[in-house]
Amino acid sequence: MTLEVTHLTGGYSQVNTIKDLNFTVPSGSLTALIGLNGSGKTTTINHVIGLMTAKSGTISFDGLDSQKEAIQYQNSLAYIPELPVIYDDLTLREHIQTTISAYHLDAQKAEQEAERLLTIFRLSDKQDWFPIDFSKGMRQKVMIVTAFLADKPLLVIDEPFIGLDPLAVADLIELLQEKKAAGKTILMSTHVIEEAEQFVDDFLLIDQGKIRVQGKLKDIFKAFPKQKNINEIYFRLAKEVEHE
Ligand SMILES: Nc1ncnc2c1ncn2[C@@H]1O[C@H](COP(=O)(O)OP(=O)(O)OP(=O)(O)O)[C@@H](O)[C@H]1O
Repeated sequence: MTLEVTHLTGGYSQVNTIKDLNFTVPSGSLTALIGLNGSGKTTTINHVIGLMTAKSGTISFDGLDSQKEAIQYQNSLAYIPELPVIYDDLTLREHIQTTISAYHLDAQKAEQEAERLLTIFRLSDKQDWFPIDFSKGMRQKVMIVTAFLADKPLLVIDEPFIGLDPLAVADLIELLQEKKAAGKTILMSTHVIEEAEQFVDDFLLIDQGKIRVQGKLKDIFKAFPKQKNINEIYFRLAKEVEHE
């Protein structure tokens, strides 16, 4: 089940924010969108989840066209947004229950899986809490747990590590590896790059809406031979923007 993005161009107004993006994410692998703030990572993700319509180009998953077969396409994916979207009037337990009924999951199996995920993220004793008492990291964990619970073949994740403590970062990395091993297709944007190397199959360095380099971290370093680390590469990209 492959995600295929072909000649994708799009944006918010007349201006094209992302330009002629081409990439594929095969089943059982994870592609990470990286790049400076404002480079176009979230915009790309918004097109992939169907929140924005492409000006040109196509997006498909497992042969389903994101426009022509929008309902089936969207039924194949689960999305974790950059900013958690949770319901103030629902407890954590009710968030889980809502996910189970919204996705028509097998209740017994899903409750067991929810228990496992909540234990991993150290939330199992907080199931009767309301969001007003959640920390930023806890809100993020609720989004992660509910998205993973939905158990869709395509996972689209916009910078999941923000606000997570180092234990939760390690737990999430382990879960992402588990999902890859289970054959899921994963597209993720992130600013966590050094740690990402251990579970990312393909990096897409986005620069001003275009793919600047695609490959392993070593391919990115090869493209910037004078820069010693990823920070230096980002400084160089920022300087190029200033000089344009
Ligand atoms: N709702 C919007 N309306 C108009 N322009 C937008 C909107 N959201 C983002 N943009 C613009 O689109 C460009 C790409 O933004 P995008 O959010 O895709 O960047 P990003 O790579 O995800 O950045 P970050 O690392 O800060 O999350 C930026 O120039 C930004 O100003």
